[in-house]
Amino acid sequence: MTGVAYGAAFAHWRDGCGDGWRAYTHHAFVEGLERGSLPRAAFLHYLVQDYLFLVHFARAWSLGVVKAETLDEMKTCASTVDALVNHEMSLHVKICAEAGIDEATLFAATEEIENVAYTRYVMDAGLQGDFLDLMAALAPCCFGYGEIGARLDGSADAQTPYRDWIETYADEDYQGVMASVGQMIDAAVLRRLGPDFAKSARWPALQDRFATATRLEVAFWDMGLRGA
Ligand SMILES: Cc1ncc(CO)c(N)n1
Repeated sequence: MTGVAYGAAFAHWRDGCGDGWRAYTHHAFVEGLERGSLPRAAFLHYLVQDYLFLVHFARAWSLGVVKAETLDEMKTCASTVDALVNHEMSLHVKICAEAGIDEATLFAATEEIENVAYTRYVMDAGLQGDFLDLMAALAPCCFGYGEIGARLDGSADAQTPYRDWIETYADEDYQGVMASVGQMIDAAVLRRLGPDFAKSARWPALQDRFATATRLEVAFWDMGLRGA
């Protein structure tokens, strides 16, 4: 566990995942980024898939605007869509361009099944359920990369070629968006479930959504390691 705090709901969900959270945030792929030992081909394979992931992830955050009940929820969801499509994806476009992969090729790439499973699971959580179901499924992506970025910023090998990736997530812009997402989710949980939210009848189902999305993150790293 790191010192990054993204709110009370997240802390409950993370601790309710048991070893699953560590399997995600300390995955061999993450260690490869940290030490610089990750093969470039595996990184690029992951990055192309992650570009496609972010396209669908932005769609899911846009569904948050649709399912929101307050203007504050709408604002946070809209800012997150902006951060994804106008900022985070620039990293993918830049690194892939340097490797000779242009953006049209990225957009048209074939999705790996782990990518399809994850992104459509999140979208379905939001379509079938309400705003909280959607947030529980979106939370591991946001806060996991936030934790990884913050940790690796201090621990990564000075020689790692993945410094630009690490900095994207350690950056105060990304961390700032994640802090506001954490506050918004806490307020959304309080509004719908009350202060004893973790004892509410709905909590186990939300915990299950978070745990499933966390397992899908592990599968996404596995897919990256497997390579093209
Ligand atoms: C698979 C995955 N999870 C989370 C993030 C963070 O946005 C990302 N870029 N990719």
